[in-house]
Amino acid sequence: MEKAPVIIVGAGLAGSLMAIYLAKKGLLVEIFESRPDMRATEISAGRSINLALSDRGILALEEVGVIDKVMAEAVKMPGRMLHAKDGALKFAPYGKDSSQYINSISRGGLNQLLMTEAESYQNVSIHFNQKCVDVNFETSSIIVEDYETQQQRTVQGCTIIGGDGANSAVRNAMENQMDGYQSSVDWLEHGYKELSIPPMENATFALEKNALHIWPRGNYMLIALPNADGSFTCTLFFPHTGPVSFESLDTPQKVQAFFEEQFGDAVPYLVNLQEEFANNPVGKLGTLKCYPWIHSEKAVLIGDAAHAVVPFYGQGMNASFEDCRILNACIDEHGVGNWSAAYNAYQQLRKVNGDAIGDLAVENFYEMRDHVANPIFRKKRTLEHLLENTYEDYHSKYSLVTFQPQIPYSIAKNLGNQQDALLMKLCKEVTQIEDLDLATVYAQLKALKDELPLQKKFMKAAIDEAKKGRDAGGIPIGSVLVKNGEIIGAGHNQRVQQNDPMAHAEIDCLKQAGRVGSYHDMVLYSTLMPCYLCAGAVVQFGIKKVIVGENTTFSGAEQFMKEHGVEVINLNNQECIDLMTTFIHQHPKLWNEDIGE
Ligand SMILES: NC(=O)C1=CN([C@@H]2O[C@H](COP(=O)(O)OP(=O)(O)OC[C@H]3O[C@@H](n4cnc5c(N)ncnc54)[C@H](OP(=O)(O)O)[C@@H]3O)[C@@H](O)[C@H]2O)C=CC1
Ligand SMILES: Nc1ccccc1C(=O)C[C@H](N)C(=O)O
Repeated sequence: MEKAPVIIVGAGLAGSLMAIYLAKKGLLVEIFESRPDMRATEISAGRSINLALSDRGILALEEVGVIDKVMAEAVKMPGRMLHAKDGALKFAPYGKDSSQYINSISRGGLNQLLMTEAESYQNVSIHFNQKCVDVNFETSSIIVEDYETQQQRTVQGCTIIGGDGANSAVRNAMENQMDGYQSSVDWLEHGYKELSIPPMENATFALEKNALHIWPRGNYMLIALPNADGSFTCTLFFPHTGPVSFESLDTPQKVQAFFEEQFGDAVPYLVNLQEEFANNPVGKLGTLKCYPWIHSEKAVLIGDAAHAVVPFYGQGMNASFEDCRILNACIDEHGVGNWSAAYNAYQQLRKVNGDAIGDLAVENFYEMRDHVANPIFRKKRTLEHLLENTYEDYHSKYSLVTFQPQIPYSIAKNLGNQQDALLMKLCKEVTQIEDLDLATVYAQLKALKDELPLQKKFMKAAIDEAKKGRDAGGIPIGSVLVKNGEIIGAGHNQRVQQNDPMAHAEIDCLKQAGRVGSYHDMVLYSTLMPCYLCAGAVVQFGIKKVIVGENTTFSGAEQFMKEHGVEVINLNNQECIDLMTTFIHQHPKLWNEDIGE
């Protein structure tokens, strides 16, 4: 057993849950948290969006045995309550029936519960007002600064877990100390402001209790999530600047007029609107992606430190809890102390899924603020409910993400988006869903699902091609051409080997396939998003479907292909990302030459 403690930086949701998992193994755990203890100090209100706990988070909370305590504080939300401008209400269920729901819960309450639970283990201690300011990966130690005395000291651990949120000091230290570290933040042009609806008399609810309320208004929206005490936490998601924005609502009169016009039925209940609008800060919303998430056996990132996401899928906490569950399983599999193997396994399993939920969350913003009010989208949701209630093994994209924790986010994203594209197309073609033959629709959906293992197999063949190129000193990009479930051509980038600037992987693959007649029913696989040269060939030859391993290291000509009617599917394959990341790091000049930079 390790003598030095496992250091966890951050006692947020992820850090506290991870501490419980490790405490159960008998490990000594020391948590360092920059904030004061929120159970003893009033925390600043006004900047916390309510959480929606769903099956992935529940699975982890069940595993550590705290689910009953958590659920006692939660309010069930089996669907969205959509508020039209004229006050008309429409309830849209999330799942196939009321047995599928998400749970509204306050961040502060849940965090306090998890901290108390962690501290109930003798081997866990939380040190508050202790901010991590740097990490020494060589010695597995951190430097912490005391908030009151501003004194710094070094704390020695056996390994370090960064659960310190979106502005993680552990991640910053990795970025400063590791060569080629990648991290990016995509900021939305929207920000958010918290508002509230207090309880009515006798703690009753001003609006329907069991729903997530949305006032979708195209480019922006107001939402309200219920709390157990009868209140609602509301959040306005709104552009920072522009003609209708936080910047433009610069007087109490403008705020009042805007709310009355757009959210008229909510105004009587938003009793502190003026005060809250003036005093609550505007929060920023961004998606953070970074790589690697680990530093050998010395450190690992969990939760927002690894993948801060925008809140629109209600999955940020669920994803963070899933990180803890999977990291715990990896530690069990490789044995306590074998941190390097456990961290590597965790990163392999989680990185693509962290990225996928980041993308899904942005997509759900458009759905919530806009699509939910669109008649074709509503028709599609009705069709999905019909399918879910008729066929046990069909799950809508929303269900895949929210209610199917055994399906990784990356697969939920890939399959869910393909299902959505098909169903939207079918719903556009008919005036009412009764005009569709349900069995035929189901068969088409099933074919999409059955294709997933084949996609994996063909991508593996493309990766094998990429490795051939790498092993011959070339650029590790591979491609295969598939017709009727058979590979009819395979190739890899040979630019270096053949001293030929045109010998990109997809071109090599098409050449190897030879003259094959019409390409209309063929699928081109590539380990990397095609560049304009290869995308040009795709469009020129009329290839209708392209499946890529990744677009993280190179964004390529995805939009160009889509604009020309090509279906582009990104598998977010970690092995493909690793191949290119290593190559670009080792041979930056060679790569820049390939893409003409
Ligand atoms: N509903 C909401 O408004 C929010 C929800 N969440 C949810 O929680 C999920 C999991 O979050 P999690 O990953 O735990 O992150 P959190 O932000 O919840 O927790 C991280 C904790 O670490 C603290 N911290 C930050 N930097 C340091 C440092 N250098 N040294 C010591 N402590 C530090 C943070 O304090 P501080 O906060 O002061 O930086 C915070 O208390 C998210 O995915 C999201 O869904 C997270 C944040 C907001
Ligand atoms: N908790 C949230 C906070 C902010 C914005 C959205 C949520 C959601 O949970 C959205 C829900 N999953 C939905 O799709 O309707």
